[in-house]
Amino acid sequence: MTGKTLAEKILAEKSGTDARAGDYVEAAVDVMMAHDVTGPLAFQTFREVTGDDAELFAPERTVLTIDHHAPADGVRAANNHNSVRGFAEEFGAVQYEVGDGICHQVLVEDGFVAPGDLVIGADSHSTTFGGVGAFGTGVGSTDLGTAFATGELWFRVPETKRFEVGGDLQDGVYAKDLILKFIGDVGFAGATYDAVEFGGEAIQALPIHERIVLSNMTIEMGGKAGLVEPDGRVARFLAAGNGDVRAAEVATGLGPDADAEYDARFTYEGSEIDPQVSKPSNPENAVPVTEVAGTAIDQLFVGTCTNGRYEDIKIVADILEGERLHPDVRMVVVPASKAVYRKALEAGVLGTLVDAGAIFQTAGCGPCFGTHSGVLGDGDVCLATANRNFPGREGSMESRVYLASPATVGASALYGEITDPRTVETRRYDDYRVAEEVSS
Ligand SMILES: CC(C)[C@H](C(=O)O)[C@@H](O)C(=O)O
Ligand code: SF4
Repeated sequence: MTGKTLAEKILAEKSGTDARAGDYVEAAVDVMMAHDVTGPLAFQTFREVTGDDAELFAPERTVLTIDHHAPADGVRAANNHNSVRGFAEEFGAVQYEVGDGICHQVLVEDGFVAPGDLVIGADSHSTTFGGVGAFGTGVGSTDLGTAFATGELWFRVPETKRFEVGGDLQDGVYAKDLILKFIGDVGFAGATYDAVEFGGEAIQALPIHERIVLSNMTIEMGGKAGLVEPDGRVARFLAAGNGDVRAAEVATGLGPDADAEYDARFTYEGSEIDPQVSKPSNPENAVPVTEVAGTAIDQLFVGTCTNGRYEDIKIVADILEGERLHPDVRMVVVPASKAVYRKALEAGVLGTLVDAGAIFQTAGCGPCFGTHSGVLGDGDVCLATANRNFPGREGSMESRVYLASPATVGASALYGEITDPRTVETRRYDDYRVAEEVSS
């Protein structure tokens, strides 16, 4: 018998079976998450399957956020918020409020997720949790509503595709560039229902906030989960900030077996990867930044569960320090969580950005999926640190969204056109201490 991939190991542990690719298993779920858009339908399913004796299987591991339309952008959103609040109160689920932040961010920050966990969320970017070595995956509201009651869900154990990056990355190249390149290479559906494993020297050298970017965008190649091999860095990250929620017992020994069977392997040399930009209107349209340099832009968007963390905002602020945005552009900055907001405030980053001409908004999803806080009009061109650029994603069907790293967005803000970040000074931030500052 050959060895196991990381995904097979986690699903084996959670299902108490051998769990090989292709097997169907019933697995115990560690954390269940829904938000203001997907929660209400999950609540309805939960009530239908439980009837009068309704009880959450694990209220302390059932987490609800209000982040997608936060603050409410209309009566419907406000009613959904109240539905989340009412459910949390009635059944004792953990609930986050408007302004606390994006579901994926707060779950990681507050230590709900550890290596080896199985996490399901009614949101497609629940693959994010692979950044700390968990099998995270998006599920529908009805699956989630059932799991709320049973603490279990069925899975087909996925095949695994492995991406390895050796050597060192160039200055100005970040995890965002790697994942855009991978998606560009395999295509938007290139890893459909596969687990994706990320490894190799250059990836193990990435700080946690960058590993999260790889896992977060795995869904943009169709991935079921996107796992970065957990190591001592994850252990230190969790030990620094999650004591309130869960003891920092971390499975640092968790990794794929050397003889694990992969569906495909892709290997890269870090120094050969250039900063990438995904052109409208699909994340798979990734090209080296040099191919689109000079493209005029109207709006810059810094935020989302992909690149709305403190370090991302700090990179942009460093580039804009003492400068002004190019007069032809506007910049919307939306921190991924309240902790990120506070850290940006305390570190002076918020002031730098406001002085440069940017606006800073309530922590949450912001204009990412086109409903509020900076949506685009007809003909607008946006360069965003986001994860999706489908037609109409950030507003008008006639707008166009390019995706890039925070460094590329910061450099482009200076010139009003897409700019290679290697032409300005950029830094890499290794620390990730926001978790200590979360008050909830
Ligand atoms: C609203 C929600 C269901 C959706 C998702 O699942 O991804 C959103 O977060 C998105 O990014 O498009
Ligand atoms: S920030 Fe964007 S991609 Fe992330 S959960 Fe919110 S809407 Fe979805």
